Amino acid sequence: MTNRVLIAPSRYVQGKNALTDLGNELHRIGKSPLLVADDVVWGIVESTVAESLRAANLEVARVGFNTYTTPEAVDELVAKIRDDGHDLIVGVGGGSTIDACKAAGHLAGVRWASVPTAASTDAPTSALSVIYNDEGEFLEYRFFPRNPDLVLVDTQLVANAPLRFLIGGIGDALATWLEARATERGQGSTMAGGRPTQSGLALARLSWDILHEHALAAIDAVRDGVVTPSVEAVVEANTLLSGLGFESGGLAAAHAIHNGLTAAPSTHGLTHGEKVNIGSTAQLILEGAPVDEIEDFIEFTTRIGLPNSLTEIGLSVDDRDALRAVAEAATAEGETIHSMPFAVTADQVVDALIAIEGISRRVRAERGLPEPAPQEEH
Ligand SMILES: NC(=O)c1ccc[n+]([C@@H]2O[C@H](COP(=O)([O-])OP(=O)(O)OC[C@H]3O[C@@H](n4cnc5c(N)ncnc54)[C@H](O)[C@@H]3O)[C@@H](O)[C@H]2O)c1
Ligand SMILES: [Zn+2]
Repeated sequence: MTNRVLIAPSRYVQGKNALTDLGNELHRIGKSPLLVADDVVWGIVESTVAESLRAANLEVARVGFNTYTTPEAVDELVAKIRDDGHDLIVGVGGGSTIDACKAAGHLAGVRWASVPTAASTDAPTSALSVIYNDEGEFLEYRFFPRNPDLVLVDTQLVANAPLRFLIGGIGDALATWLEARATERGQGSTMAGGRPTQSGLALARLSWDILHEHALAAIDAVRDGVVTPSVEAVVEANTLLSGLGFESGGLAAAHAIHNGLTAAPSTHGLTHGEKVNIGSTAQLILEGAPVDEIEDFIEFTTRIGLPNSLTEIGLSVDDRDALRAVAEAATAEGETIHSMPFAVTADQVVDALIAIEGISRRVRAERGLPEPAPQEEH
């Protein structure tokens, strides 16, 4: 029988204004950090980061970052680390920047740290990166022997970030329990390279429970840019619990369908977590989950502001060719959909994707929620 495996970052730090501690925290793991942040993020964090690093006697060296985590973007960072002699790379921003830094740190043989400035994904904690081409289509997962040495999240930054990022992170984190549960029911292994551990499953479940209790209240708070206990709970669920839960609990259909959706140009304006939520809704249908559970999931995610219909991702039930392309990509060899407790074909995925439209429309009508509308690009 395959071993059960749990992996985790070495140190997780979360709190309001935690960014002021970044210098001290980095000083524990490196002497010459390379910070990677795009211009938007750097504009927000530069003064705090610079002051904190200088107080810890660390130099402030920063490079920018563009849209996607491509092989070329990773290689450029590796060259920068080598040319300038850095011993640590620090991804400051969203999941794309952080993934590029993990991949570059691994290739360059230095340590890496994650400083998420939005609670938009569980990328900061994991020991893997998701690599895309220039068009934003999924290429591959890259796995590393270690998780980040440090994950530092400033909850005030998260509360100041556009609300859509927190909502995306909630979508990413809700999938965690659904996929871990499916992996445990089947024979699949996790991204950590073993069977799910009880701890991985429990953390995935805790993330789900926290979100059902606190997500709506956290959204209210972040709309006004304030940090409350609900915001703290949701940031931890989105970032740490979801990260540990997916890596050591298992990914299944939801993320495979997300990866398939990246092949559909109409979804490119959506966040990671929004696409994942389409995958979660389709997974529930695919696995024949109890109807109550499916309907409650649709109601809850609609209230959160996550898409759960084709209309919201720019597709319709008549887009058979596009849906087939998504389903073919989602069921490619090696995809996590094969961790489901039964064999899944592309036909089944097409049917599940078509089915989400009708059920989403009916549940919304029955429960007094607005009908699905195409989401605005961002
Ligand atoms: N490796 C993993 O385990 C893992 C897990 C989940 C997702 N991912 C990856 O993460 C990526 C998606 O990450 P994402 O959803 O964070 O998006 P992103 O990183 O692609 O984009 C984030 C955007 O938000 C902006 N931003 C960040 N913080 C901000 C702030 N405080 N205020 C204003 N703007 C801010 C950035 O400038 C950037 O434009 C995908 O590539 C996905 O595959 C990886
Ligand atoms: Zn994800």
